[in-house]
Amino acid sequence: MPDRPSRSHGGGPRRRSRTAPSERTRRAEPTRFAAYTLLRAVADGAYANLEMPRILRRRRLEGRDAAFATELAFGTVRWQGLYDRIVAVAADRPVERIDPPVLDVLRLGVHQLVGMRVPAHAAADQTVGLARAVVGQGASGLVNAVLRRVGERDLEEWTDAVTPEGGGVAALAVRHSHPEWVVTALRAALLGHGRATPDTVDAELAALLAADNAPPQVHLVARPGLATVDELVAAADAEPSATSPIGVVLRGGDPGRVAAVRDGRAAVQDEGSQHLALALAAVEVADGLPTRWLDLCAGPGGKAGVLGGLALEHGADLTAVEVSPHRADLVRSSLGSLAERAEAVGRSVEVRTADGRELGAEEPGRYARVLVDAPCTGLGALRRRPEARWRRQPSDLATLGPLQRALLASALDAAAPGGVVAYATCSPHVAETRFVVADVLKKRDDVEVLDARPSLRDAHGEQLPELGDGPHVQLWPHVHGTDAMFLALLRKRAAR
Ligand SMILES: C[S@@+](CC[C@H](N)C(=O)[O-])C[C@H]1O[C@@H](n2cnc3c(N)ncnc32)[C@H](O)[C@@H]1O
Repeated sequence: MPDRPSRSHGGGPRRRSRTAPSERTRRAEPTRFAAYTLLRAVADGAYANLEMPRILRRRRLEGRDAAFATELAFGTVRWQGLYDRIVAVAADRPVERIDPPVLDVLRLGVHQLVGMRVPAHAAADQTVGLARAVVGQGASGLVNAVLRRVGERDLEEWTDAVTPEGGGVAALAVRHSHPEWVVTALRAALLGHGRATPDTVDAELAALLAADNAPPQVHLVARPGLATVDELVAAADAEPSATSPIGVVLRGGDPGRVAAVRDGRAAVQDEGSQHLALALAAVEVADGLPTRWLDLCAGPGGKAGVLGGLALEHGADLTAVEVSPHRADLVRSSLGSLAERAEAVGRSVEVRTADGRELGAEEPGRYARVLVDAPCTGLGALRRRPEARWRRQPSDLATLGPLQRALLASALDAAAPGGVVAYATCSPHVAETRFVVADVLKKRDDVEVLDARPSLRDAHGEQLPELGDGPHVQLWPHVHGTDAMFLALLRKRAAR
C-alpha cells in the first residue's frame, strides 16, 4: 500500500469537500505543479530521479515542500497501475480514452486522496486548481467529478474493488502496482535464486513487491581514500550504515549540499552497489598479477568511484570503459577527484569511450580484477526508478541477453590468469544472472566459480546475512534493504 508521509499541505482531519467547484482555487499550487511537471516529463521519456531535482531547483522548492512534491510525483508514478484502474471505474471509461495530461492530473489527485494523508478537501481543491491551470476549465469539471467519486472509498476498498478475483500473479500485479510480466519474473527469480520455495514464494513475492513501493532511503558512499564515513556523518544529517563499511544513511537533506558529494569524494549510491565493488576488491589473488583493474561497463561511474579508490589503495590503476560517449563523460566528471588523487600517488585512472565487447580481444590477460556491471532490465532497482517498471518490456531481455554474454566473455578474456571477474546486474531476473554465467562458462574451461558470499561483509566485518546457498549472491530489497543486485565472482584459472 502507498506509504503515508506526514500530514502537510492541507493537514487536519480527512473529510469530503463541501466547497463548490467554482469557489475553489484557480491556480496551481507549486508542489502539485512540480509533481505534474515531473509526470509530463516522464511521459516524454525523462528519468524521474534525474528530472525531479532539476524541477525542484527551477521551482525553488526546498525542505518539506520538496519532500511533498517528490513523494506526490514518485508515489503517483509507482502506483500508476493501480490508480489507472481506480480512475477507469470512477470516470466510467477506459483510461486510454482520457487525454494523457488530464489522466496525469487525475493520477495525482488519486494519490493524494488514497495514498497520502492529504485531506479530501485539500486534495480535490488543489487538484482541480491544477487542472484549471494546466488543462483548462473544461477538463477541470471531469477532474472534479472523478475525484469526488474516488473520495467515496478508501485505498483498501478501492484496491479490493479493482483487483481481479482468483488471486495469483494478476491480483498481485494490481495490488502492488507492477506489470504482470514483472511480477512473474520476480516470482521466478525468488525461486530460481533459492530465496523461496513453492510454499513460501507467495509471501516472499508480496514482501518484495511491497519493498519496491517503499520510498528508499538515500545512501551515500565515502569513496575509499577520498572521504571517510566519519567525515560524512559530521557533514550531513546522516548515520553510519550498519550494512556497508563505506556507507552512510542520510536521515534528511539534499545530498547535493554535502561538500564531499559536490567535489566527487563521496556519492549517492545504494549499499548493494557498494558491496559489489568491495567484494571484487576483497577476493584474494596471487602475487605478481598486473597492477591494473578494469570496469568494463562504467557509466555513469558509481561503482568505478569505489573500485578506483580501492585500486589505488592496492597500488593498482583503473581503466573505466563505457560505450556511450555521453555516459563516458559522466564517468570522467564523476572520477575527477579520483584521477587527481591517482596522479598524486603516481597511478592512473583512465576513462575510455569504447565497446567493452572488444576489449578482451584487444587486451587479453591484462587485468587483475574486472567488473562487468552489465546493462540490464534494472528490475532490482524499481524502488529507486519509479517509472522503470512501466517502461521496461519483456522483449528487452532478447537484446540484453547476447550483450551480457559477450561482455562477460570479453571480461574473462581481459582478465589475467589468476585474476578475478565480477559479473553483476541490478536485476534478479534469472535470464540476466544465473543463465548468463552458466551459458558463458559452458563454452570455457579456464574459469573457476568462487563462493561470492564470504566477500560481502558488513560494517563490523561480519558476512552479510541471508546470502543463501551460494556460490553466487542475490541481494533483495525486502531482506537486505539494498537494491536486488546479483553478483558472481569468477576466477580465471592460471595457465596450466
Ligand atoms: C548497469 S550500467 C553500469 C553502472 C555503473 N557500473 C555504475 O555503477 O554507475 C551499464 C552500463 O554499460 C554501458 N554499456 C552498454 N553496452 C556496453 C558495451 N558494449 N561496452 C561498454 N559499456 C556498455 C551502458 O551504457 C551503461 O552505462
